[in-house]
This record gives sequence, structure tokens and C-alpha cells, in this order.
Amino acid sequence: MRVFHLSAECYPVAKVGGLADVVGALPKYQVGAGLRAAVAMPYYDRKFTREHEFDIVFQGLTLLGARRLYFEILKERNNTLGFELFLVKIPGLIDRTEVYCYPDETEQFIAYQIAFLDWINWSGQTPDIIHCHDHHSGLVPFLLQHSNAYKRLGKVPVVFTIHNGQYHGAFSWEKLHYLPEIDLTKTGLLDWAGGLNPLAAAVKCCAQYTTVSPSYLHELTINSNGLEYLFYIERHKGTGILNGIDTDVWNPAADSMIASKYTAARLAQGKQKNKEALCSKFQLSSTLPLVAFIGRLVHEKGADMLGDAFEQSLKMHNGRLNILVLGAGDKDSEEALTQLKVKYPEHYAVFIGYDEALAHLIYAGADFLLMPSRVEPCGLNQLYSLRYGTMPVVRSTGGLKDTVKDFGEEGGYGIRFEKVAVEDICYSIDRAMVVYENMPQLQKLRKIMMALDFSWDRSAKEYINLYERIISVS
Ligand SMILES: Nc1ncnc2c1ncn2[C@@H]1O[C@H](COP(=O)(O)OP(=O)(O)O[C@H]2O[C@H](CO)[C@@H](O)[C@H](O)[C@H]2O)[C@@H](O)[C@H]1O
Repeated sequence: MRVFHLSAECYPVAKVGGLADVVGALPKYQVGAGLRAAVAMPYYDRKFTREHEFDIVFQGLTLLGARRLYFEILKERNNTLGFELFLVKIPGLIDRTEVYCYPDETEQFIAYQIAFLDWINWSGQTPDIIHCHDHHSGLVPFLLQHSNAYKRLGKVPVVFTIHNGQYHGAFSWEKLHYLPEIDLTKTGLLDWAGGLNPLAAAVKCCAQYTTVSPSYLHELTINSNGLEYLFYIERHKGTGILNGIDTDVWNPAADSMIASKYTAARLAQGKQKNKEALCSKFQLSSTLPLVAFIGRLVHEKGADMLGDAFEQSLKMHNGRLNILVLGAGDKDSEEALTQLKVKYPEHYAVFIGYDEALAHLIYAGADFLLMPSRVEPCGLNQLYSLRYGTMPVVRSTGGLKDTVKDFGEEGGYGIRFEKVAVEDICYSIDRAMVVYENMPQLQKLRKIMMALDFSWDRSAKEYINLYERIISVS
């Protein structure tokens, strides 16, 4: 079965968040299961692209409105990632360093989708499935069905995965002319609330959509930044498939980014060595409990509450608790979290920025990983922390609810809280402090965490079953 994954991110080519982790892993596991899975993503001028060899497999000219665009499809020569990697390069438009936030982002993502479809069409390929991830490739199912340009491919089914339903990629109707010739009687499929909405169009036009956890499938009908009714109406097309983790990348027994590798059998010593390395980097004492946060500092992740919650907890557990933050995002949260360092220089540290290796060391060296998310479609951080024997402290939402069981319940191993509130975060940190004081109990819980299996094998099979079901009825 020939499958193309379309995504703006793919680890290690270009990563901003969890989308990259999923698209860098799922195709590899699908190839392992016998599929011919490939990723086709925009080209970025980054370390990975500079350090690997690429062949130009296709060159073409396409139109974006009145603009004629020359594009190339590059293929990574050695399939280094375990699957075929194709990059869509358009000089002057899709050849930059950052993944998001350019003023002409709408034009970039439309051109990426058109160039991909032109390539597939003109090169005579007919994939069995096109698997689009998030709104950046959300116009593909509409274009396949309702653009004259791609009539030959009109029956190729599209699976659309929603990693984050808060972002829709919406733009104004004035930009409609960027699309190739479409059936104008079908423009309603592109519309939501008076704008052209790629996420909504994808949900309407795809064969099936998936969410990255079962709970999030339902939550989208309650909270999806204005698309709640659409998700309610289209719910018969939705399936929740929990993300997995790439155990080649996230494995404490083989992780070259941590200070000391360890297995469950060497858990206590292994974690302590990593904690010492981590604490010495930030001049924190390695004998105190260490609560960490890793992530984008945005409202969805509860980043706006962290400053107050950490201040209250550090005050309450004066001199008995350490806290470490790794993240970047909203300026107010960055500022509040940076200021805290002045008040608690010995017990608090923060790194504002993105650092993959530091994230690995934190998963290995911290005792607790806090995720007070308002919205969490799946969440990978809690899965990584479980794999490294670090207790997740999470708000009960989305994938966090599906993967973290409170240690107060039978068979539980984490800490869960219900409300989006500073008080609930502080209370959960209090509970973590109590767990830490009972080290034999914490060690037992850590063993349970490390034995859990959230690898991609199971989820990759679920996607394949879904593809097969779709193909059998199409
Ligand atoms: N400053 C920093 N430095 C280093 N590493 C950092 C970092 N900030 C974040 N990361 C890393 O980025 C990834 C974050 O992944 P998540 O899945 O938790 O969130 P994200 O919101 O990006 O993804 C969305 O898509 C994923 C994938 O489907 C869903 O799990 C999730 O719920 C959804 O919001 C992790 O690998 C984490 O270690």
C-alpha cells in the first residue's frame, strides 16, 4: 500500500512540537509493517537539509493566482529516516529557516499543497491513501475532489489527522484565486463562519478524520475554536487513535542525549546520575524533589498559570523543592517565568528557548513533569516522562486523561487534577512532595511507569486497519 503523509513538520528535519515527533515516527513503523509510506513536506533551510544528500526527482511550474512558481521535489537519497522523504522546494517562497509565522504563510501552505498535487498528478502516481496532518495540508481533500486540475486523482481517499483543533489556518475569500480552477458550486465546502477554513474543509471532504487520542475526539465537539458544530455533525467520520512514541529516539537505555543510560533494573542510580547532571547545569541541589515543565509557553498548555503556581509552591515548600522550566512562547509567560529566577535563585531555573538535548536530559533527570494543559489532544511529554520513570502531573484532559492514571487509583502511577486553576496545580505539587518523601513507594511507581507500553506498534496498526477499511469501500 502506497501512502503519502503531508505535514509541515517532521522530526528530525524540522520540529516545533509534537506534530514533528508523530510524522517522524508513524511512517517508519508503517514501513516496518509492510507499507510503502513516505513523507512529503515543505523544504526548510535547516541542519538536516544541509547535512543530507538530496536528488531532484521532479521539476515543474505551477500557478499561485497570477504568480508563476518554479518548484522542485527533492528526495533524500539514503532513506535515512526509515521511509522516503520528499521535500517541496519553491525558491523565494518555500526555502526558509522557520516553519511558521511568516506573513505569507497562507501562500506558502497553499503553494506546498498545489506543488505536491501537481507532482503526483503529472508524474502519473496514484497513491492508495493520502494522509494529511493538521490544517497545513487541509485543502488537499477538497482539491482532489473538486478541482479540474486533479480529476485523475479524484478517487484517492484522504485520511486527515487533527493534532491540534485550535488552529484552522483560516484566510479570507480574497485569496480564493490562489487555488487552481475549482468547481464553484462547491465553495461551501471551503467555508466556515465567512472565511476559507482549511481545517473545516478537510473535515468535510476527507474519507475519515482521526484525532490523536480517543478523548480528544469527543472534546472537539465541545471546544475546537468555533468548529464544535462541524465536529458534531461529522462525528460518524471520526476515530480516536492514541499517538505512540518512537522508542528508537526515546529510550533511556540507549539515549545518547542523557548523562547516564539506564533500564528499569538500574532505575534508581540511573535517574540520580541524570538528576545530578541536570541540577549541576542549573546550580540546583540534586537532593531535593525536582518538578519540571517542558513545552510551548502558550495558553493551551496552561503556561499563563505557571508563574503564579510556581511562586506559591516555592513559597509554601520554602527550600525543600526545586523547579525547572524549558520552553518558549508567549512573551508575558516568558517574562513571568524569567522574573521568578530573581526571587528564587537557588531553587528555580528556567531556559527560555528550544533545546532537544536538554529536553531529553530533563525527562531522565526530573522527578516530576507538570502538564497543566487546558487542551491536550494527546500530549507526548507525559509518554516520554513515563518511559524515563518520571512521574507525570497532569490536568485531566484529552490524551492526558487517556494515558495517565492517578496513583491513588488501583494500578495508578501518576498525578491527575481536574480544574484549570493555580490552586489545583499547587495542590498537585503538594501531592508530589508527599510521594517524594516515600522513596520506596516512588521507586515502585517508577517501575510501573517504565513497564507501560506506549510504543507506535499498536497505533500504527490501528491506522493501517483504518486505511484498509477506507480502501475496501472506496
Ligand atoms: N522548548 C523546548 N525544547 C525542547 N523540546 C521541546 C520544547 N518545547 C516542546 N518540546 C518538545 O516538543 C514536543 C511537544 O509535544 P506535545 O505532543 O506535548 O505538544 P504539541 O502541542 O507540540 O503537539 C500537538 O500535537 C501532538 C502530536 O499529535 C499532540 O500530542 C499534542 O497534544 C498537540 O498539542 C515534545 O517532543 C517536547 O519534548
